Amino acid sequence: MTPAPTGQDPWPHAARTVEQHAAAVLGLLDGITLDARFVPLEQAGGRVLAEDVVAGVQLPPFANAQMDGYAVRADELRDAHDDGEPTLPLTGAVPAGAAPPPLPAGTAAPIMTGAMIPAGADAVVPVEETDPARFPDWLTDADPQPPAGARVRFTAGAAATEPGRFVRPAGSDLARGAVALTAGTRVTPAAAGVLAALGRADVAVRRPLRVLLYSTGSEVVEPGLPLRPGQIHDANSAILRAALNACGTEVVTARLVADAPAALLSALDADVRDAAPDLVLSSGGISRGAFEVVKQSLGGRGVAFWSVAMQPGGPQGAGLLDVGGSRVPFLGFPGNPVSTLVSVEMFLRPALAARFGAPARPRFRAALAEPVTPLAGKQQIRRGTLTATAGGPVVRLVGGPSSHLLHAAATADVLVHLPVTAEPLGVGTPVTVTPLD
Ligand SMILES: Nc1nc2c(c(=O)[nH]1)N[C@H]1C(S)=C(S)[C@@H](COP(=O)(O)OP(=O)(O)OC[C@H]3O[C@@H](n4cnc5c(N)ncnc54)[C@H](O)[C@@H]3O)O[C@H]1N2
Ligand code: MOO
Repeated sequence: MTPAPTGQDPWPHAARTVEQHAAAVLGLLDGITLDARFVPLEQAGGRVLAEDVVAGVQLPPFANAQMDGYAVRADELRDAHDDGEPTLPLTGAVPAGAAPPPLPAGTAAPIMTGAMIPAGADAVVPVEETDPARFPDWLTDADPQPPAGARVRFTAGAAATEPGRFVRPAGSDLARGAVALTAGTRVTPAAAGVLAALGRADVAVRRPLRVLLYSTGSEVVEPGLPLRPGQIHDANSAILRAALNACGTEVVTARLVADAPAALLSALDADVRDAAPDLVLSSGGISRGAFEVVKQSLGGRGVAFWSVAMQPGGPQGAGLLDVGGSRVPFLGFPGNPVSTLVSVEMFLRPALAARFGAPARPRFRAALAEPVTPLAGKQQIRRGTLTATAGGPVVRLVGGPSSHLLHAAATADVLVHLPVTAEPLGVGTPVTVTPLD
């Protein structure tokens, strides 16, 4: 093991505000370019579009029925209502998927939801507004043709004869030639559906950001392996993997690194060469102990260490890491699991959202359910649960402020941003919250 630096700390922590560090993290990602590539639609979910998607067809592509019922000419039916409950003779049924012939004047065609409106028809009367309020049995025949003299009785009165009623016009969702989705948009479930509806089998997306992940500490052991006294299981890799996954990035390599600077440096040289990461992320080894592996090995390689005015997550490392002549953006999060979690949410996720289309978290105000005394000089980020009330959202803190309280954090659904003040905050004081997953 490389001996710890003695005497003055060669890599002292300079002070930064939360906003200053967030801006610096954002700046670190500036030089990263994610190339575009075509992927099959089924692999596009969560990716970010690299093209403006222009609608090659209108949506819906043709006017179609919004209800199971009868396609009619609205004016005809309205006129027929002068004589009480009118009846109209039936023509052949229109199932979804068929291209029907024009509707003969003075008739009604049984039509199913999604089926093309026959030329001439301009309204659909739901089957519930007819007598009997269900389709006749002959409709389920192999070739459903109305028996001679078959008619349908309309029971809902003239109000049910508006032209356009229960017709979904062609192009009412999206016009042909319109930009349906712009480059930079994340492919959400709805966006994937639009791409499919437009007939796109593949689409140009940005490749995911490649992340190299190190959990450091000689006490840290992979889950699944037994623990010797003094050891703990690695929670941070799981936290970071889950968060990175939700942000649409790809963890290219992840490893545990003991408190041995030489081991970290040789792993780094090999991993940067082999996995070509866009970003290196570590947890642990950055504070003021005697065995701070990240600080000791990367302090001379372009990484600076900061004391950010935030709790938890105060100690932070950041910089352009010099590995074999190339410069790779690096973030060193503190080892305490809640500090790692809060660091992701406060610094990494907002930067990934701003630069690479990761899902951003909203921030809004909620009233404190209990009194709390924040910290002077530091932004304290607590964990809480949110309840909707008639008077607006109310937040109750879970667990204490300490950064080892991971289980309590897992029961929370919001981060609570307390103001920087030593003044006690009373019940009902509005504070900013960020929803978690
Ligand atoms: N004298 C001082 N000591 C500490 C200070 C300080 O300002 N002066 N800051 C404290 C704060 S705040 C934090 S946060 C931690 C950050 O320390 P490190 O980033 O160096 O992290 P470690 O010392 O390696 O670990 C801290 C804590 O977290 C546990 N840990 C580490 N990795 C994992 C992991 N992958 N999974 C689960 N738990 C992990 C580790 O065992 C320690 O308990 O420093 C304070 N000290
Ligand atoms: O910043 Mo440390 O993360 O408070 O425990």
